[in-house]
Amino acid sequence: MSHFAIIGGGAWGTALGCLYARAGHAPRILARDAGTVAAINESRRNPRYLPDTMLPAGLTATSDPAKALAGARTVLFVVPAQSLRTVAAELAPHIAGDGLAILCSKGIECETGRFATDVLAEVLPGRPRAVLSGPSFAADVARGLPTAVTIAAETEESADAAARLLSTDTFRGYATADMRGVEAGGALKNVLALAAGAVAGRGLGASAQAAIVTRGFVELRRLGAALGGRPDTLMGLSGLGDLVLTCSSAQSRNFAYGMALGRGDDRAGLKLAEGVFTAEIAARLAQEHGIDAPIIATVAAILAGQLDIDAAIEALLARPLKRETV
Ligand SMILES: NC(=O)C1=CN([C@@H]2O[C@H](COP(=O)(O)OP(=O)(O)OC[C@H]3O[C@@H](n4cnc5c(N)ncnc54)[C@H](O)[C@@H]3O)[C@@H](O)[C@H]2O)C=CC1
Ligand SMILES: O=C(CO)COP(=O)(O)O
Repeated sequence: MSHFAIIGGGAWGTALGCLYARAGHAPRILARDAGTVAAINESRRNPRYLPDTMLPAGLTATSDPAKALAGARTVLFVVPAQSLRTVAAELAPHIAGDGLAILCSKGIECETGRFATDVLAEVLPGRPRAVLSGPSFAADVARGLPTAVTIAAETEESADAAARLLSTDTFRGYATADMRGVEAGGALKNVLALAAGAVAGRGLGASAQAAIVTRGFVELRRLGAALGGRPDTLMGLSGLGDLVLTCSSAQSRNFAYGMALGRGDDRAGLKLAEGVFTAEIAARLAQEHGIDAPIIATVAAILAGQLDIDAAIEALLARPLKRETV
């Protein structure tokens, strides 16, 4: 068993910590918040981010990067995508030259339009990289419920090895060498979950919900492929799978954020919704690649305050009729 360092003591980092503690990997969480570190070590709880889970004994936390990363051959990055560059750059001196950097966050860097694995390549040159993405709510994984995800790495052989390393009795990793497809699926589904949540929050009905998810999936596949993902990857767990999960449950923070948008509720204080940060850059990338992505563009315009929900729905319905292309 190898020692895993988990960068980020939020819901997902803690859930992965539970998973790998039960599998015997002695995971150590690096969390910036001293209260979270103390609660994990002393009370076996993470009250702020994963309040309902009793954490297994093998999971420890620290706010000291050197301690978290000492002897770690496997480093899971689980901070919000917009913080990844800063966090990984700060930790670079502590990460072994051959340490495997595994991206577990879902997003695209707003400022640069760079995918998160490219950010890791820039700030951690030479380290092997992998991506873990797919339908997996932190609360489910923390409870040990059955979960399947996609594990991507640079070659098929390294993806197979990473999938073996990251799979457990309850957590099944399917391997692929298509890192771009896997991270595109994970990032773009968040934007579409906002749209699905907004439709639900506005009370537009189950038929509209199905329409937005289906046409949203067309956009995810088109844009994901234009950005370099393989079409079949986007049909898999990290595309369709995660879209289905997050567009159908208020357990998804992106869906919940969309519901608040649709209802016109105050959104201050809501939990992290990565789609809010990804929407504008996704819309811009679609435009740059000549991809028709009206739902993604609409979400970006609503978030930017350029369009209200009712005008957005009217505009989507008023688009010229066309043949169905999928
Ligand atoms: N929660 C879930 O079910 C899943 C989340 N993810 C992804 O994992 C990533 C993290 O999500 P969660 O852990 O759920 O979020 P969270 O909001 O529960 O926790 C975020 C963690 O990152 C830390 N953090 C934030 N900004 C930071 C910074 N600048 N420097 C250092 N640490 C910082 C926070 O202190 C917190 O510990 C996101 O990209 C999300 O899309 C992926 C799969 C499942
Ligand atoms: O990515 C997730 C599950 O696969 C979590 O979704 P939310 O970030 O919308 O909660």
